[in-house]
Amino acid sequence: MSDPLLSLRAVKTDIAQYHILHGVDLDVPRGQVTMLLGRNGAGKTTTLRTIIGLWQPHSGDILLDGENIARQPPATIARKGVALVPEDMGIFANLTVEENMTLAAVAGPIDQGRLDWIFSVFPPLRTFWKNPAGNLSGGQKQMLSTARAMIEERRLYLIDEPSKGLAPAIVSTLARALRDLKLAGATILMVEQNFKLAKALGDHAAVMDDGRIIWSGAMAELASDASLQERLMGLSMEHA
Ligand SMILES: Nc1ncnc2c1ncn2[C@@H]1O[C@H](COP(=O)(O)OP(=O)(O)OP(=O)(O)O)[C@@H](O)[C@H]1O
Repeated sequence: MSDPLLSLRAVKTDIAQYHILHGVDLDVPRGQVTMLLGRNGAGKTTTLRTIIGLWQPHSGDILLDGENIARQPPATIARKGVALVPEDMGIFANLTVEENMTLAAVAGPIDQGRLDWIFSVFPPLRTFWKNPAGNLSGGQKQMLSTARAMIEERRLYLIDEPSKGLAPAIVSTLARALRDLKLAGATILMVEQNFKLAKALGDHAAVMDDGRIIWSGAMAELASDASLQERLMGLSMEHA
């Protein structure tokens, strides 16, 4: 792969006494969407958290545009333009939607053009702008969490299972927003168990098992090969 934005080289992460990542090698090409797939417990969330510094790898390199960011604190990595949409959404329930968005805009005041774009893809955020985020529905909270990452142009978006537990109509709304982000040229590394969404958005796929990348290649290649899916993930994308 030519000149990836992000490269992980032999990244090993322990959580307490447990070895979770056993040497992750992963390239994330710039301006494209890479799907991180794999069985439950394979280490996908741990990989995203390690990239942004919430877990410190005990060895290996994480190169962002050639700079080694491994073992830097999360705030430093975030300031370099890496945003995480966490699995548990990570919004401030007692703050309004507006306050949540204002805090997410770390480079300065919110850009009105960007906010208008966000309102067009996530209309409930305009409706509930002055309301506490804790009062939003589950789907609206996911919209807010995603919008907090989108409020500024980031170098890299890390998105952890955005469709988890959401109704199909909300998943479609999220899919449209993420497609917009992709069309704007964003570099995205995304964990997603909803294979329809993964197939629709992904350019590349990397499959994890037991703390390692066991396959990487074009999403279209994985999506068209049921026996490969079965071998790598123990299930087929058509029937998941
Ligand atoms: N805080 C923690 N303490 C101990 N073990 C943990 C912790 N967080 C994750 N693990 C373990 O690390 C392994 C990888 O978890 P991780 O959440 O990265 O997997 P995943 O591929 O994202 O799975 P899922 O799809 O279930 O979220 C699992 O065995 C999990 O039990």
